[in-house]
Amino acid sequence: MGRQADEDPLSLAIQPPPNETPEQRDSRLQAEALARRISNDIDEELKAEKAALKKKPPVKVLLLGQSESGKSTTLKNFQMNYAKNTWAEELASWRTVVQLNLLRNVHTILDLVSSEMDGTPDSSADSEDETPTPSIDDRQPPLRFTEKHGVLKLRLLPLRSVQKDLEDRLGASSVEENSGYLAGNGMNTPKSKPKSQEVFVRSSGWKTTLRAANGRRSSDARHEAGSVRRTTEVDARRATEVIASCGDDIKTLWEDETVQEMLKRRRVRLDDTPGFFLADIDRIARRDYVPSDNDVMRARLRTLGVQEHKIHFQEGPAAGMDWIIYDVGGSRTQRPAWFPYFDDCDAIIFLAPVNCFDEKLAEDRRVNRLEDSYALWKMICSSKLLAKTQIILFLNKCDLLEKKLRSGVKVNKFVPSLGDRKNDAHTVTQYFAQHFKEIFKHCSPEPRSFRVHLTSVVDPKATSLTLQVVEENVLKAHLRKADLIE
Ligand SMILES: Nc1nc2c(ncn2[C@@H]2O[C@H](COP(=O)(O)OP(=O)(O)OP(=O)(O)O)[C@@H](O)[C@H]2O)c(=O)[nH]1
Ligand SMILES: [Mg+2]
Repeated sequence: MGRQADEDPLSLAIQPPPNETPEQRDSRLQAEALARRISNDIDEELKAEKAALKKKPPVKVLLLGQSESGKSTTLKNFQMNYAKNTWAEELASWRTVVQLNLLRNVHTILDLVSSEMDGTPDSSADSEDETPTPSIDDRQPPLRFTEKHGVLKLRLLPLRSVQKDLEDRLGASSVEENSGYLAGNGMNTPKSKPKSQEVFVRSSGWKTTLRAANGRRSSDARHEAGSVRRTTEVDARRATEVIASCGDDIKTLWEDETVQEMLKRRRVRLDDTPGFFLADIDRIARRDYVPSDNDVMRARLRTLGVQEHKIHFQEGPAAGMDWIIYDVGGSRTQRPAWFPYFDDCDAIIFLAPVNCFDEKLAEDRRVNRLEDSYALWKMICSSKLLAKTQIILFLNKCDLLEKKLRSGVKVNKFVPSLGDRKNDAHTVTQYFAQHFKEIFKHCSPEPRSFRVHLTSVVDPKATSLTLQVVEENVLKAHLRKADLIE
C-alpha cells in the first residue's frame, strides 16, 4: 500500500522537498493556508451567486396578437433555441398534429370535389364577404370529374375516422369555428362547405395526453393509465398505418389536373394556408415518419386559454435565469383571459400578421384582420396596467406578404390610405409599421421606446437572430424593473 501511495504522481508532486529547512517549511505552510482561504472564498462566492439567481424572480413574457398571428410559432422558436433538450424530446409528439393538418387538407379537397360532383355552385358571390374577387370566366369548360375521382373518394374514406381519432387524441372534442383560411383572401368556399375547415383542439396538456397518463398511484389508476397508453399507442399506429396506405392516393388527388383547376377556379390557395402538408406527402405518409424542426414550425394547432411555458436559459446574457412565456389564444372569445397576466409581466411580444390586409376575422366576417390588429394594438398600448411594460412588435408573415404581392394583389384596394405608394413588400411593411408607431406614441400612457421587427417566424434561422435582440432588451427591462440597474 505504502509503495503505491509513494508512486502516485499527485502525492509525489505535492510532497515537501526532502531537505526542506524550517524557514522553507513555514513559508510553504503559509502559502498553502492562503491558497485554501482563496479557494474557500471562491466557493462561498459561487454559492452566493447561485442563491441570488434562485431568488431572482423569473422574466415574464406575454405573447399577444389575433388568432393565427404566429404566437405559438414564436414560442416554438424560443423552445428550439433555448430549451433544446425538451424540443428534441417533443418532436415525435408533433406527428399527430402534422397528420391531423394533412388530413384536414385532404378533406378540404374531397369536400370541394364532392360539391363539384353534386353540382353545388361556386360561392364566389358570398354576400358576407366584401372582399373583391376577380371575375370568373363563365365560358370556361366544365370541370371533368370522372370515375377516377369517385374511386379516389371511396379509397380515401377511411381517413375520415382517422381524423376523428386524431382530434380525440389531441385532448378534447373539436371546437368548431368558421375558419378564415378559406374564407378570407378573396378565396371562395363551397356553399356546402364542411362544418369545420380548421380543427380546434384544446392544446393544453396535449403532449402529456399523447404520452398517456403516467405516474398515477392506485392500482386501478395504474391499470387505467396503462390501458389509456395502450389505446393511444394502438390509435397512433393505426393512424400512421392508414395514412401510409393512402399515401399514393392522397398524392394522386393533390396532383390531379382537374383538382388543381378546381382549386384555381375557386381561388383556394391551399398551399398558403396554415398547416399545409400535401406537398410533403411522400415524407409524411411513411410508417417511420418523425417531424422535422421545419414541420413543427409549420404545424397548426390553435391555442385555447393561456398556456404557461417555463424555459431555463443555459447560455447567452440570460444564462441561469428562468423565463416564463405565456402563449394565449388569440381569437376574440379568448381575449378576456389575457388581462390577469398584464399585472407583473416584463415584456409583451405583440404579433401582427402583415399579409392579412385583405382578409376577414374567422370569428367575425365583418372585421378586416389588419383593422383588428390595429384595434388590439391600440388597446394594449393604452393600458395603464402595462404603462411600464416593454412592448415589442413583430410584423409577422412577411414571407406570405411578399408572395401575395408577387401574385398581383394590390394593397391600396384594401388600404386606400396607401395611395400611390409602391406595391412592394418593403414599402407596404414600412407603411404599416409607421401606422403602428403612431398608435404607440399617441396611446402610451408614458413615453417608451418603440421596438419593431419584421419577421417570418416559420424561418427559425432568421428568427433566432431576432430573438437574440429581444432577449437582451427584455433582460434590460427586467433588470430595470427589479431596480438592479439605473
Ligand atoms: N408562412 C408563414 N406561416 C406562419 C408564420 N407565422 C406563423 N405561421 C403559420 O401560421 C399558423 C398559425 O400560427 P400560430 O403560431 O399557431 O398562431 P397563433 O397566433 O398561436 O394562433 P392562436 O393560437 O389561434 O391564437 C401556423 O401554421 C404557423 O406555422 C410566418 O411568418 N410565415
Ligand atoms: Mg397559438
